Amino acid sequence: MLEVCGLSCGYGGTGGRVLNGIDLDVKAGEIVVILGSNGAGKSTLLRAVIGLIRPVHGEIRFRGRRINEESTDRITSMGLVLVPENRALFGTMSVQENLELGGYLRDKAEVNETLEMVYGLFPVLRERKRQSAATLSGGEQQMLAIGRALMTRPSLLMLDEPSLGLAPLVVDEIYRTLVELNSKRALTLLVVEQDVSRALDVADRIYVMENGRVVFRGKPEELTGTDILKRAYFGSRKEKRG
Ligand SMILES: Nc1ncnc2c1ncn2[C@@H]1O[C@H](COP(=O)(O)OP(=O)(O)OP(=O)(O)O)[C@@H](O)[C@H]1O
Repeated sequence: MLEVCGLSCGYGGTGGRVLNGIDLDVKAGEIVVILGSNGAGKSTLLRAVIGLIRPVHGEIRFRGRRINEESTDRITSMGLVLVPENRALFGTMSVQENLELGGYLRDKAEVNETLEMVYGLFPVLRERKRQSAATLSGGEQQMLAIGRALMTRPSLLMLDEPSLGLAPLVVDEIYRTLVELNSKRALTLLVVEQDVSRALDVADRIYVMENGRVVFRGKPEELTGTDILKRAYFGSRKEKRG
């Protein structure tokens, strides 16, 4: 479904290279999780896939089609959507208005049907539908960000650290919903996650990134017993201190 081949990119032209030759693929129906320490380049990878940063080298293909030069809007309309780390909600707008904005590419009937689906998945959003997004708790805001992405009816949903800063019970609820969407509604997921045990729990396959490169790809059980995670997390922290 998604193929990333030899992707290199960064910020501010070729001078600021962050990713160096990333190869990654996501097959339809999979849950793929990307792990790696702060600064490894995970968010940069998702931003490049969604068209917010242009590749310097390499190719990104979605459903067989090259999307390197496509706009984020176009990529979203093709069914590939990102829930960014900062959630990017419109704080002064209501929950329902935020959701309706997510459905701007759809006709009214489809928007209403998808709204019902989102409210079914996250009942607390229905209770708060007239409340402004800024007044929601962190967990509710994350649910709203996911709900808004679902309004576009994606086939591949990418999430950047959906558990960041949230209480474990809320994270449980969010992941329960994501796994249900994957199994019952055939939603393919590519998730950047800091919580290693959560990743090992839900992932069909895992990628570990370190300093802009992929240092491991495989099934969760292939990671256990290796020191890849220790190196990826603590190795780079040591480097940073030095
Ligand atoms: N907007 C930006 N402009 C310039 N450099 C950036 C920008 N965003 C990220 N970087 C740099 O790119 C590198 C990779 O950052 P990135 O956010 O992709 O890492 P990450 O693995 O997602 O880490 P985190 O978990 O902290 O989000 C870091 O060195 C970071 O400082």
